[in-house]
Amino acid sequence: MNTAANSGAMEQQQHKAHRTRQSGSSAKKTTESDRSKRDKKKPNPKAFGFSSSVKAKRSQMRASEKEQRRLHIPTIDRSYGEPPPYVVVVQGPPQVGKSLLIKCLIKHYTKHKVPEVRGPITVVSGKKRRLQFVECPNDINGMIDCAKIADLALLLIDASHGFEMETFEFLNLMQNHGLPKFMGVLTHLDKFKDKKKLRKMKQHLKHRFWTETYHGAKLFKLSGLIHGQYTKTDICNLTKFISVIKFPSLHWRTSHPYVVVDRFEDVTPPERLHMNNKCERNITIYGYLRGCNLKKGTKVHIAGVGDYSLSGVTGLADPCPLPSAAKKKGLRNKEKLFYAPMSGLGDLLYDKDAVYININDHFVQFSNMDDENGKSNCRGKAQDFGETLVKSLQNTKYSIDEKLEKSFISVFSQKPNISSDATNNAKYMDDDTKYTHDKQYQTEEATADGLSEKRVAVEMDDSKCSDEDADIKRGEILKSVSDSDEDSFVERVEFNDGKHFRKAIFGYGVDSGDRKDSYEEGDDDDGDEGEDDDSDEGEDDDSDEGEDDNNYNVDNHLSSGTEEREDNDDMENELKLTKSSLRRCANLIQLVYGKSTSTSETSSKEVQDSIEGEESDEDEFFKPKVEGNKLREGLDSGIVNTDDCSKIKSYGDLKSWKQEEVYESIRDRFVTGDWSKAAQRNQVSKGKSEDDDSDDAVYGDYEDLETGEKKEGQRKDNSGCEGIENEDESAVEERRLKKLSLRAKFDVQYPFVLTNTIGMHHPSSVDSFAERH
Ligand SMILES: Nc1nc2c(ncn2[C@@H]2O[C@H](COP(=O)(O)OP(=O)(O)OP(=O)(O)O)[C@@H](O)[C@H]2O)c(=O)[nH]1
Repeated sequence: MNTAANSGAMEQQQHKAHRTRQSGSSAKKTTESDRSKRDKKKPNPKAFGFSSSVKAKRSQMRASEKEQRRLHIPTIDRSYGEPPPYVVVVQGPPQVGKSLLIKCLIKHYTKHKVPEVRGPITVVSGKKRRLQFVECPNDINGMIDCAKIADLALLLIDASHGFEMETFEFLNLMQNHGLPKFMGVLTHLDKFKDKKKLRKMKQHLKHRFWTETYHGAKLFKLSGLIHGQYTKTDICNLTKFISVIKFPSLHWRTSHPYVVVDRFEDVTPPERLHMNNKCERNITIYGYLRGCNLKKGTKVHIAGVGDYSLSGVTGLADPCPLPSAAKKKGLRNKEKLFYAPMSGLGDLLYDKDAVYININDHFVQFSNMDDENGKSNCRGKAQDFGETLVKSLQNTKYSIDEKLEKSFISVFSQKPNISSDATNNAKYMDDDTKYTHDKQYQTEEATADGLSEKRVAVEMDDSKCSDEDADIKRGEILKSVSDSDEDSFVERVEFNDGKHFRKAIFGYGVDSGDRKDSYEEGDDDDGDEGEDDDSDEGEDDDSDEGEDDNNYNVDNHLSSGTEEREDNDDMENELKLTKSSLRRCANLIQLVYGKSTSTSETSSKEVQDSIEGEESDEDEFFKPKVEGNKLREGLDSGIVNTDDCSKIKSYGDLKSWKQEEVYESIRDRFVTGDWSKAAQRNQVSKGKSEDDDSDDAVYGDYEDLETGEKKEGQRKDNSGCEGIENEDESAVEERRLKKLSLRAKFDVQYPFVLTNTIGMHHPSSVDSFAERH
């Protein structure tokens, strides 16, 4: 019974109907009944009527405005296929964070880190959108180029500095090129510690930006850095803003073809380059073609290079294609492509004429083995040549640049200290270049020679000059200078590797502590100066020491220069000057003729010895010797022909060749002259210069060689110059004729010998030679 009753109740029960769909595809599926219901339901006619005339006018105006806004000139869409990537230019003043923002955006889109931002970087940012990021250079030409190609410009503004000129310049340039879309991005907001100040600054910057652009222009804020990167939330929000921007097509751009080059290669045949390094090159440039079509032979302008004609255009496969039109939402990881050939991203790096393949370090690392281990591992096998090379590279401590910096050029294969000494001395002697700053020179001379007053003055001037020059050079980056006094504290802001260095500098660029130390060192050194004078040649040219010495010498003489000047008298200075000049002569001989020139070495030694002796003795004794003997010793040692010796000659002793007498005196010494007269004149002059022993010695030897047996007799004759002058003319004539006959006879026998002899010997010697035969 019960069951029957129950079944009857269930039959009567009515199920509640499903709610009708208001949206979605099923909502569109309307049934017949629904449609009839809707038709019956008529809108309330009073609901949309005008209650007031003002309201009616306003609504009409709005409607017409909307209609007007929709209307635009129809544009011809010449593009076909996939649209090229949109160019996003990141622009801003230096150090604002352009590279960092691009890196963070790339990281967000592709999950890859870009080591360095170079050239355009293309990424797939959505199903139907690709973006090409370009960092705008900070020069006007770069800004113009970027303003021409930008579809979107991110104007980075350093909030801690406020607006800078670059932003306004770029805005202006963009206005002149059709004003693409742009967005302001504030960075360095984390530098504001006070929240109130931060808010005020944001407001101020926003309104300033609006004044410059238009009311309501977007100004994005990057709150700060975490682990040296912009926060993920900031970057994510920024990418959302970028993704919704609609890029209007600018008329000029759509009607002109243009390519943003993301890679180029020099494809000039190597033989042509080998033949002529400056030949016309063939360059292949790669990039997405925008605007309209480009064909062969079109004249193109390459920004910053010039106008050229295209020799060919080829369509290539897209290096960064859009994802396939799958129905899936968002991008798969595989589809998150990027293309950055110039940034060295990925495993390939395209250079001008080469492609580099990056291989991770751990694949190519050679273990640095000890020699013993290496031997044991080799097990008799000869080491591969390439492997040895790589290992030798591993062992190098310093790079070539560093080595070059430390090295110095030695022209001759002599001891390094000799060459350096010579160069230093040469520098010292050259009056015109006496202000040349030479650390080695200062070191050696300061430690060994003792500082003469003249030299001290030179060094002081030198140091001052160099520091002042350096300051002038750094003028552009000198930000705050408290006082111009020497002792005042100077703050200098330096930019190095993109970082600010605030240096505290005292006086002439030397720390006060250093200076204090230097005084002490300087005193010690002064004490040593007199004790070992010879140590200069033995000591090494340690560059570090040189620098220290340089500093303390300068400072020392800045502080106690007057005292030293009192101590050193003029005599001592002259002696030291002479000493250095003579040593210079000796060293030059060593340089030119090598060690084999024993005479020069001995002479230089003698000179040094003599000077050391001189220093120990009283001053007066050496004063005349400096003037007189200096030259003579140079002559004796055979170094009169060296260039620098001419500088120490006393020019007063030289004959004036403008005087007729003087040049008449040598007229007969030439081939065209009368040699017999010259011989006589020579003898006369020899007789006159008899009183000078050294000259006599030189010419005496010469005569001995030529005259042979007549040496003594001639000497006797020569000793009395009057004897020759008073000689009977007939006897002379007779002798001359005799000589001529002898010469003619000799000519017949040995013509070639005589000509050679004429070239080699003095006329008088020819006569005597003829006599002998
Ligand atoms: N505190 C702070 N530092 C930032 C911010 N943005 C960038 N930096 C730092 O500023 C420095 C310069 O950043 P870059 O990305 O090299 O700047 P840039 O504009 O590319 O520099 P240039 O290419 O030389 O013009 C880096 O050390 C960044 O870490 C920021 O919002 N806050």
